[in-house]
Parts: sequence; C-alpha cells; structure tokens
Amino acid sequence: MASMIRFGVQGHRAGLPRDFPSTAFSSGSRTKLGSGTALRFLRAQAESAYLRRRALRVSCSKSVSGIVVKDETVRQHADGSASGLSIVMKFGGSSVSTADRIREVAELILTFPEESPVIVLSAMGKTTNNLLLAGEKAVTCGVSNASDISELKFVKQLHLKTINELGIDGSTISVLLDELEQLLKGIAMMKELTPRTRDYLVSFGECMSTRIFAEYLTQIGVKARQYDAFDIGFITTDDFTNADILEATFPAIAKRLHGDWISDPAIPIVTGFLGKGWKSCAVTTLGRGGSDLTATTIGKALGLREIQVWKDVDGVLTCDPNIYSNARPVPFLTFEEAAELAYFGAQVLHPQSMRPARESDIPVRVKNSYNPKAPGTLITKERDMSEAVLTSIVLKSNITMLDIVSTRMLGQYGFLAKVFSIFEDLGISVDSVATSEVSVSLTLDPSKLWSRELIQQELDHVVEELEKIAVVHLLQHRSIISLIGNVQRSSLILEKVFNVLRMNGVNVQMISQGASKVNISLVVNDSEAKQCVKALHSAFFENGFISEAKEDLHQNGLAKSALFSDNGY
Ligand SMILES: Nc1ncnc2c1ncn2[C@@H]1O[C@H](COP(=O)(O)OP(=O)(O)O)[C@@H](O)[C@H]1O
Ligand SMILES: N[C@@H](CC(=O)OP(=O)(O)O)C(=O)O
Repeated sequence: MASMIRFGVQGHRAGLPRDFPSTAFSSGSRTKLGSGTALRFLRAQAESAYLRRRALRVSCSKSVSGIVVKDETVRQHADGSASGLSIVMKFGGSSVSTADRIREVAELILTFPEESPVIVLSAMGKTTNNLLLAGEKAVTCGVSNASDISELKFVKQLHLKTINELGIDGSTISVLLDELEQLLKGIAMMKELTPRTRDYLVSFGECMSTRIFAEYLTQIGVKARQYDAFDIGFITTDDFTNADILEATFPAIAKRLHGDWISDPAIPIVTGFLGKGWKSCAVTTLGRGGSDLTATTIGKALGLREIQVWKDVDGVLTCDPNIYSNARPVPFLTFEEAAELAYFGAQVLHPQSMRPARESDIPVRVKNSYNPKAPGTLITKERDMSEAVLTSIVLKSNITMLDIVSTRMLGQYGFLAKVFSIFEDLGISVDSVATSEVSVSLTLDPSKLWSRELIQQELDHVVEELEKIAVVHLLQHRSIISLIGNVQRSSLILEKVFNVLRMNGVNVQMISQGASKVNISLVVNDSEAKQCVKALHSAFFENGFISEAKEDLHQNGLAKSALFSDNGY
C-alpha cells in the first residue's frame, strides 16, 4: 500500500530545511495516475504546507523585523487563506458515478498541485433518486420484502462494485449499507415516510461517496479526511427536504476545517447537500442539487479564492441541452444572472447557491469534469454588459398560473395587498407577476416542494381563499420561458421574441419584466414551450442576430465607442 504524504514529520534530506516534510509515494500503488502528476502534486503540497507553517511561526516570533508579516498572516487567517485551503471543488453525481470516474476526478484534483482544495461531493450517479424510490416502495412493500427492493439492490451493487474496483477497504461502506437496509425495513414496518426520514434516507448517498473518495485518495498516497457536513457545523432550519443554511454555519465550519488543516493538513472531503436541523438536530437536506450550495457556503466561510462546480456539461449553456442540442456555453455571467437562471429552472445550478458567493464576492467557475480543458463559465459580481443582449433561455414547465380579477370596482385600494397576504398566510411564494389595478396574473413557485409540483389540495385552498375577493381562473400545464440577458435592451429582445413567436403561431399568456434587470419571463402552454425555446435559440444564437444587435446598438448611438467581439453574449 502506498504510504501517505505526512506533513510535519521529522527528517532531513539534502537541500531541504530540517523540518521540511518527507514525501513518500509508493511506486507500487494501484493508482492509474501518472506518477509524475501525483508526485508534482504531493511535492507542491508539502512545499506550500512547509511555507505556511513557517509563515505562521514567523508571524508569532518576537524577532520578526516589522509588523507587516504578522498583520498579513492575521489577515490571511481571518479570510481562511492562511489555512492554505485555497479553492473549493464540487463534483456532482455525474462526475463520480463509477470507479473510473472517481479515479479521473482524483487525477483532476491532483493536476492542480498549487491548490489546496476542499472537495465537496454529491452521491454517486443517480443514487439520490434510487434512495427516494426505495423509500417510496418501502412504505407499501411489507417488511419481509424490503431487502428485495430493486433500487436498494442497485445502490448496494454500485457501491460494492466501486469499492472492489478501486481496491479500497469497504468495511465502513458495508456498515452503512446494512444500516440503509435496516432503515428501509423500519419504513416498511411503519408504513410511513416522513420528510425527516426521507432526508436521513438520502443522506446515505453522500455519506458513502465521500468515504469512498477519501479512502481512495488515502490509498494512492494523498492524505484526505472525510467530513459529514451535519457533524462539522452545517446548521440549517428544520425544513426537511429543503432546509436553509443558518448564519451560524459560517464560523462553525471555518473553525473546524481551518483548525483541522492547521493541526494536521489533509484534503477535506465534505458531503454535499446535507445539514443538521438547529432544533431537531436531525439530518436535513438543502433541496435537490444542494451540493452546489454546500460548496459556495464553504467558499464564503473560508474566504476562498474560487469556487468550482464540476458538472457533465461545458459550463452554463445558452439553454438546457436536453431541450436543444445546439446549446452552447456561456463564458461569463454575473451572480444575478446565474441566480435568476437557476431560480427560473436551469437545473445546472441550485437556486440558492449564488447567495454565499455573491455575499463574499468569490468567483464561481462552472466546469466540465468530462472535458476539463473547456473554459467553462465564470460567474462574478460584474461583467462587461456593453455587448450583452440575450445570455440564456430557461424553461420551467408544468407551472400553475392564476388570473385573479377583483370583484370590486375600479379605484379600490388594497386589492393587491389582500391577494398577496393570502399567499403569505398559505406559505406559497409567487414566481412572476403582471398586474393592473383590478387584476393580477401570477405564476406559483413550486420549488419549495420536493416534488416541484404544487399538490392539488394546496391549490384548491388558494383558490377558495382568493374567491372571497375575486374571480379566479386557475390555469395549469403552463410553462415559463425566461430570457436571461440585458434587459436594458428589452425592446430589441422583445421585438425579436414576438416575431419568432408569431411565426410559430404562439400566443404569450403573460409577460413580466422584473425589477432584476436581467430577466424577461413569458408564459405559454406547456405543449408549445419546447418548440418556442428551440425557435428562440435559433433566432438569438444561431442566425446572425448578434450582428443585428451590434448594428442596432450603433444606430441608436447607445454605445458608439463599444468594441464588439464575435462573441455576442
Ligand atoms: N442552461 C443549462 N446549462 C447547462 N446545463 C443545463 C442547463 N439547463 C439544464 N441543464 C442540465 O443540468 C445538468 C447539470 O446539472 P446537474 O445534473 O445538477 O449536475 P451535477 O449533478 O453534475 O451537479 C446538465 O447535464 C444539463 O442536462
Ligand atoms: N445528491 C443530491 C445533491 C446534489 O447536489 O446532487 P447533484 O450535484 O448530482 O445535482 C441530489 O441528487 O439532489
């Protein structure tokens, strides 16, 4: 077995200071990594750890000439970088779906020897979906059949096969798999799957993937330490299945990760998606895709240089590639644009994930773990908008829309206030709104619910309440097409949009240009939505629209001096 990199061990080698760590990397390791890459990484890690320890010692020493060094070190401490942890790299389920993928991700991390990353992992492949299905089946299958649930078998087989192929000790995973089976039997016995149990159930996915990855790194000679987010200070609300991170999380995780690294440096491997409810002390989850939020939270807590989220696509794309394969990468986005995009349905980022990054102004890079050379998307506070027109088109389907018309006469004040107080009382939030004095059209936000669909009972209740003050039309099976871009140029965008939609025989049922300045939303029928997205994509990104937009900009004298590139985003 390969020996580990050990920081701070005694030993003196030629040309190095007495306290320089000895770095060992066994040539007999089972790893497929190029030994050059791994050695470079290990050596750079050892060097930077040595320099860091030295800097810390210097800052504490009375004989230091000048306080600058000390101040600098203290500042670095405050923003986390003195710990040497410089970036956070999050890998989603698709990036760690098999043993081969885990090897490739390990190699990818080691190709950045100058970085000391915190790693955040999601569950392997489709494990979360399988665990959820297994839980649903357990409710009705009976205790004696729980062990035979096909999704449980699949999850077991995937993890055992991975351990086997990586050649790591699987004892901790076997224990977790046994616990998982026991849990499903418990659900079968109770014939009930509460949101709290659901969260505990899905947590097995991340708990297993991170243990496997940490053990694999250890085996190839890279010192790593696994962390369960709920044990290191990820404190959340008790909204099971969709918990919010509380402020106390930031100092808690900084203290833990920073402290451990200083006393015994090892790459932290943290479970994405999970937290601990502040009242219940039970495991919570941050909503589907929540590992992105784990990564940005760690980035903010430690004041890291960059947050990287590694996916299976070349960054944020001009539209969902599953809808239209001509989608292409968007090189730059602002936090605001990325947040709107995520909120309005682009699966690529968790809706809340931009908040910690924006608050701490840490750039987020979306990269492809299958194609690391692709530049990806860089998300920052500001970007040059002089050339920007449309950036991305997002589709959110199966939306419910309400047309609400006041039964009172014109001039009645307080109508909108009443409408929104009903939504507040029922705990339902609203996506897009268009209003007149006596009517309001709005779409309901389904994102707070696990299934992402409002249940009929809730809808009936909303309508019942609203009908006390208005005539209400409930319109289901609608889609919101969100146009993320430079709303300063909305006339140009809308001219094109309405041309395209008219040519395709589509009527827009609601339009909303929000205060955000980056988003115009259109509501159309579900049945027409995908076709609209394709047509809009072709018109904006494929058929010379960018040249038209440049021409328009010149003619209108909005930015005569702006220099245009061929890239029209
Ligand atoms: N605008 C978009 N840009 C990029 N990917 C998108 C977009 N809209 C939807 N997607 C989908 O999001 C997927 C990546 O997000 P996700 O599955 O959450 O990644 P991971 O599990 O690796 O974190 C892509 O494979 C793609 O199918
Ligand atoms: N495993 C969780 C959390 C997550 O973030 O996953 P991913 O990074 O694969 O989207 C989920 O499937 O929701």
